[in-house]
Amino acid sequence: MIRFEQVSKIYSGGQKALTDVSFHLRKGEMAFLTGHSGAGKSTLLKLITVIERASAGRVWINGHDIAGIDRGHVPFLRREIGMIFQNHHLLMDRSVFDNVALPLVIEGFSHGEIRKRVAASLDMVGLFGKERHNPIMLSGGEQQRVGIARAIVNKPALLLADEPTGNLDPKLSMDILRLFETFNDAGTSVLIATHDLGLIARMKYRTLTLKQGRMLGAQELATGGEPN
Ligand SMILES: Nc1ncnc2c1ncn2[C@@H]1O[C@H](COP(=O)(O)OP(=O)(O)OP(=O)(O)O)[C@@H](O)[C@H]1O
Repeated sequence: MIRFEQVSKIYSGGQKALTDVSFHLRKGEMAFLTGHSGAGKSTLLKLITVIERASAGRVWINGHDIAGIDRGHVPFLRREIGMIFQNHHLLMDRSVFDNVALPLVIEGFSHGEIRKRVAASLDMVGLFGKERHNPIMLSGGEQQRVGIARAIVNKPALLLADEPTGNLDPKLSMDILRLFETFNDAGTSVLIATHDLGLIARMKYRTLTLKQGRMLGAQELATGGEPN
């Protein structure tokens, strides 16, 4: 689902963020991405979503080689990816329904389909019945769930989360992780960037660790076959 081969990223100011990073997240796998502040976690996620581009090396997402992907194809790639942020980037003056519906509105889905899919997503994250609320009326944990519902509403093959539990207490953090597990059980690949080593220790998933832009430990590289 995600394959990096000797990927480096140097920002235009000369800041080295990633050096020779290679790893493979298989289809249907869930894993953590960890490392100290500045280790390169957000940069790695930005390369996957083509917010930034690699300076060297190759990146495949769901079988697409995205090294030279042109601008016109980026929105198609992003449809396959659900992105969850620490501060969830919700529109506070719009309803929960409008926030979750946004990706479908952009894609031009019919009203009927939007209603159906938003209801299903809110149900999955335990927010059924809160469509008409504004996010400001919800708790931090509920707001994070709205962000998750928005990320899954167009049924992406891959979920990326950047510090999704950063503002939540341990109980709520665990609830959010369990939610990711249910999506993973349904076949979605999940990569979660987090500082929260306590949370990682309580789960059984593979951990990819970045240190000063380099990937530590067992790096899994392709030994033949089609990248997926
Ligand atoms: N747009 C940018 N321009 C220049 N340098 C950048 C940019 N974004 C990140 N960096 C640098 O790249 C390195 C990696 O940053 P990145 O944000 O990927 O780390 P991180 O592991 O996500 O950190 P944190 O956990 O604090 O969010 C840092 O040295 C950072 O200062």
